[in-house]
Amino acid sequence: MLHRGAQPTVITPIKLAGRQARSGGPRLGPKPTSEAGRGRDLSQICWELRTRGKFSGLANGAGVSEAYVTLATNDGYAIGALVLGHSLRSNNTTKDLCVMITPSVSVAIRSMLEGVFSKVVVVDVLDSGDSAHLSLMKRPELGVTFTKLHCWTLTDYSKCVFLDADMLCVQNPDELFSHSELTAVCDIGWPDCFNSGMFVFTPSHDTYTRLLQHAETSGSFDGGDQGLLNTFFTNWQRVSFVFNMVASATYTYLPAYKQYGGDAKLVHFLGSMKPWQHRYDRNSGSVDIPHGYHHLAPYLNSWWALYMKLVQPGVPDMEVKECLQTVDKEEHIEMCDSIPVFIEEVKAEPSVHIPERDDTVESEGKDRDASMASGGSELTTPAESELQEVAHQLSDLTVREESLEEGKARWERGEPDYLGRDSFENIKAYIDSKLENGQ
Ligand SMILES: O=c1ccn([C@@H]2O[C@H](COP(=O)(O)OP(=O)(O)O[C@H]3O[C@H](CO)[C@@H](O)[C@H](O)[C@H]3O)[C@@H](O)[C@H]2O)c(=O)[nH]1
Ligand SMILES: [Mn+2]
Repeated sequence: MLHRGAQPTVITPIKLAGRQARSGGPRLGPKPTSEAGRGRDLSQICWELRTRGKFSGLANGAGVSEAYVTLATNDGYAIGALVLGHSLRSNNTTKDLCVMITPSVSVAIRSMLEGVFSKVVVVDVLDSGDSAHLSLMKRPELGVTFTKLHCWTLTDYSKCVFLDADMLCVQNPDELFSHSELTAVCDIGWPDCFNSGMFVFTPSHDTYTRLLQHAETSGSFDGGDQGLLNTFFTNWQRVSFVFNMVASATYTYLPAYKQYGGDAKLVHFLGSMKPWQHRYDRNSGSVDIPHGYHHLAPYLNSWWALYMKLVQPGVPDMEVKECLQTVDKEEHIEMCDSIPVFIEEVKAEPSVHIPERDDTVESEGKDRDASMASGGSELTTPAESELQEVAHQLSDLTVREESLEEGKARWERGEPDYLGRDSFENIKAYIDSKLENGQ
């Protein structure tokens, strides 16, 4: 990625999905490879994407636009971003969703990202003329770090919350936007530092430039963005751990998890093993939890449940599936040995809430026209219909009364209901009750 020489690669928009192209509106050109494309800056491109995108914060009439921003430099992290985006929408966020990607993300996955995110912005740190490139030449190890820093150039937004692509939203975290730059959560390794998986920031070209200068002069003490950002934003403000709950921490301090874990809003799969790298058994609907990862089981299962319902159906049969591991029942799956008992004493409540979609936002797009032209309902676009269908399936899962015996038998048949009675909330409630009883 860092060895393309002096190619005039710039931050470029991706081609919009066919729906927008068919709508008759002006089309964005292809990725600029000539001089013509070099003059366009990111804010201009974002403006174009916003005014033509499917979702738009401005369309809500707020006058200002706030967004969650994430980053993916390959298909694995892009799958993470898709699940994150769905989990935010499922929890009824009122904010825009923006994802920054690099050209190495496959075209098929880009198109899926367009279905979930208001803006898909292609960034390339190899821009031959800008300061990021100059700094990179001196400090090539900061490549991905610089890609993350591009979020400060999203100046169409008045305020943003950056989220790592390896995070999952389990409750609405929109209150984060009442905080100012830089707000974050303590790192679990060195709590004087903040963890850079989630931070509230204000896009600004000036801040971006100063960050690059800081990177060049001071570098990053850990080689990544966290080490850089912590020495730049020394007066950061702390918010609760529930806004960046590192999943592994639940294991190290179980009583605190018992006390506060139910308030978690954003779960972070920090570390080398990401959710999409775990093995998943399609038949049993459970994740193969490796030794040492059992405490992550409820979150991994929630992540995979969301992935299987809302993302996997759209993933094409292509190389991207290599970054996901699914297995058939015949293969040996080592289950978390304590999970099957959770089927007892659980309440039926979904862990994933499919929102009523905001018609005001949707009406900005031309999807409605396409839907009506094809005989669809006046009030639903194809995407909305799809979501409503999923919502129905989910509600079917949860309204059905099931006896304890039936639930147990279903589990033993290898058919856990991770979106219903075997959901994360219910599993956690079970853990809580056991802890309360001192078991
Ligand atoms: O090849 C990569 C690597 C990272 N990312 C993006 O950068 C984020 C950070 O990387 P990640 O693998 O999630 O790092 P963590 O395991 O979370 O480790 C910590 O250390 C990183 C480097 O300082 C910080 O970026 C993280 O926020 C911090 O939690 C990811 O979520 C992605 O959004 C990519 O797109 N491609
Ligand atoms: Mn992370």
